Amino acid sequence: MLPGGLVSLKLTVIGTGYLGATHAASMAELGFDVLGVDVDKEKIDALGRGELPIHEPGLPELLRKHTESGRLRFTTSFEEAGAFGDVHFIAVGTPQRAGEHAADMTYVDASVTAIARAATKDSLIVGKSTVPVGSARRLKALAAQEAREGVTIDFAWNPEFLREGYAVEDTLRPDRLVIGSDSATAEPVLREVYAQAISMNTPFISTDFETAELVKVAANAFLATKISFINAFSEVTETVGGDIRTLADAIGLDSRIGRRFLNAGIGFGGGCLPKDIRALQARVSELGLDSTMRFLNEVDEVNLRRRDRTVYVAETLLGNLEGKRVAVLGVAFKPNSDDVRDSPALDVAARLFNSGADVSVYDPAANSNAAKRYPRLNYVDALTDAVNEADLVMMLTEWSEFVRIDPAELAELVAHKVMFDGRNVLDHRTWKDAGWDIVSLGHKSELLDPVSL
Ligand SMILES: NC(=O)c1ccc[n+]([C@@H]2O[C@H](COP(=O)([O-])OP(=O)(O)OC[C@H]3O[C@@H](n4cnc5c(N)ncnc54)[C@H](O)[C@@H]3O)[C@@H](O)[C@H]2O)c1
Ligand SMILES: O=c1ccn([C@@H]2O[C@H](COP(=O)(O)OP(=O)(O)O[C@H]3O[C@H](CO)[C@@H](O)[C@H](O)[C@H]3O)[C@@H](O)[C@H]2O)c(=O)[nH]1
Repeated sequence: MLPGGLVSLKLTVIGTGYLGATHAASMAELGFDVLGVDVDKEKIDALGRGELPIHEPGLPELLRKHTESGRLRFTTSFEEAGAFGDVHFIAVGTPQRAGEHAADMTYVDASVTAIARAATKDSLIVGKSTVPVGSARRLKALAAQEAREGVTIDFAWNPEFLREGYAVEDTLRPDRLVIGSDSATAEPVLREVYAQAISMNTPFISTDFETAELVKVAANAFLATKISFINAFSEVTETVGGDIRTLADAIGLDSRIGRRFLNAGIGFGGGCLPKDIRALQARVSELGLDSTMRFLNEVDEVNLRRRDRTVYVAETLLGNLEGKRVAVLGVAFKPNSDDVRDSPALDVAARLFNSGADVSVYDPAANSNAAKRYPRLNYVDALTDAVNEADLVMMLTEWSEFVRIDPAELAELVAHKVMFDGRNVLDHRTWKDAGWDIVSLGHKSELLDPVSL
């Protein structure tokens, strides 16, 4: 039996990346003793010193507070984790498999195996990573098979819906909690873990494994579809005219549709939406349902076409990219994050560089991650350095620092006053009044040819 009483539960969080580091520090904030576990020793050493290796607003403060209080510790030792934890959260990566659409389950399988073998007391393993439907049932059997003699391992799936940039807020005050299990014992333990959110009337959905796994990928597939829906209309308004922002505002006023996730621009990226829609298609195909999620191919294609169109816009505005100075503002996949996984902005910057442009990049947090992927771009530490003598300025990630730019001040620094607003967040009237040519996706421009597909 697990010990009763809220703070007597000891938690481990296995995998301490964007999701795991947030979950570990947030659980410590709720009063639990937490042990973060990772195979990356450098990461564990940094976290143990209270240093966060990623950019996530609010998380450095929580990490420092609880490494200092002693409530939050980090280790690479599964033996230590197995002796310590009553509940083990699995938060390791499930990236796209190289050359395929399917999710790579290697890390999940390895971590479940390792903790099941190491557990020296009855405990509950709770999967949080995003996985193909059917994984939880398989992993539960794997954990039971690997457990030591006399040790019982319960199993639950508890998908995570946090957004980067709001990760702490989303963890402490989630929209909903979803728990999948097939035992009577897992749910009460997770009700104890999440007692604070439950006391704030957070909906708590207790269901089977398959529903819990599918809720997660369904949510991301819906969000991706919403973005590609508005971006498909961008292709139309770029051709016939019209204003994509007004269109989004107007349909968004229908409460059945809603305005959120209808921001047209260079499209979605990150470590979640792109790989999750591909993994979902791969999984349903494996299940013999080849046609069911075929529309997600289109969602993916519309999304990737926005990047092609952005490169085309730069080529057209500059005539020829060779030797032209392009200032790229923002390479993170979204603002308030240093994450460049599948970042549309970084992809575009690299393609312009490969076509001969002289690309200067400034991002408030993502320069160093971007430099690990594309070391040959010219990364600078200030916006003013990036735009110096630029022939074209491209705002590709809508950090507030960029949204607030004064076009008159910027005009003093550039060689040519040409702005590409990749996220449809700038006030075009103000920019035009300051003497700029400003172009964005979703608007017809006399400077560009219509979309042709
Ligand atoms: N990033 C998000 O916003 C977010 C939100 C919800 C769900 N998710 C899902 O959560 C999972 C993790 O995503 P992430 O963005 O945190 O990834 P990440 O790459 O930032 O972190 C994964 C961590 O797991 C560690 N790891 C790998 N193998 C391990 C093992 N055998 N034992 C212990 N640690 C191991 C890695 O070293 C890394 O630190 C993915 O399935 C993702 O789809 C992510
Ligand atoms: O109207 C919009 C909204 C978003 N985006 C882009 O879509 C991507 C994803 O944005 P967002 O969903 O806010 O970021 P993530 O942090 O990746 O969060 C998503 O992926 C996580 C991991 O699965 C989930 O937990 C979250 O609920 C889900 O929103 C980014 O590139 C955004 O720029 C748009 O282009 N237009």
